[in-house]
Amino acid sequence: MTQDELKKAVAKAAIDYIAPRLDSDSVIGVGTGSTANFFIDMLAELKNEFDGAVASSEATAERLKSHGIPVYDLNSVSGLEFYVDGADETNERLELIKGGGAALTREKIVAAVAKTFICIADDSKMIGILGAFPLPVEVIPMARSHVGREIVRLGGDPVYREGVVTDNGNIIIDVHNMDISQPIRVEEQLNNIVGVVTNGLFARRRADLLLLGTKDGVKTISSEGA
Ligand SMILES: O=C(CO)[C@H](O)[C@H](O)COP(=O)(O)O
Repeated sequence: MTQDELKKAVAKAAIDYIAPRLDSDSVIGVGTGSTANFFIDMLAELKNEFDGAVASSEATAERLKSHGIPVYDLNSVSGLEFYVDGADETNERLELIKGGGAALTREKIVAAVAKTFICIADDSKMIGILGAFPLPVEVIPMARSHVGREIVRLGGDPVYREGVVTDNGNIIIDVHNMDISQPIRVEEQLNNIVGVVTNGLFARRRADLLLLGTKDGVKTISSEGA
């Protein structure tokens, strides 16, 4: 199976999971990236069975709207039953690295609001210790050098992501070679640097459910007990 086939399979599994749990008032949080895009395209077929969506990026909002799915401002909804999104890495505890598409801050906000965060990923994303994928950090532009120096102090190698401006008007620094054996600690240390908006570690708010695409089918892993 190709990686795209695995992504489609987990997108379909997410649709199958949420479909019987939706009603006409449901608003769904929707993530960003190629796996999330497969989910959005399939969600279009269900559009008469829920109210609308909150998007984690401008790109996702555009794609949802192109299918005729209403997109709401997060401040105008009373809650989100589900948030469905991909990841750049996951471990077995369903702690994630996200932000390869630079949408990490809005993704983290939408995930924080949702009752159930469903992560959809192919099994190339499953890893023992997070950090092979460089950890994205969203930074206020004027703090770029300061944040870079502080990241070095914490043991990471900061690399400025050239040419990328986030939907919030900020920059991304990707942190290479960081020891992320204690994800909650690293998430907090990076967020404590002045000038950091947030970082792409989803450890405090990890996924509740992981639908992992493998060549033997989609595995469902719950954070309960993990
Ligand atoms: O965090 C993200 C975007 O900021 C994506 O979820 C992550 O990059 C995975 O993308 P893809 O589904 O294309 O592999």
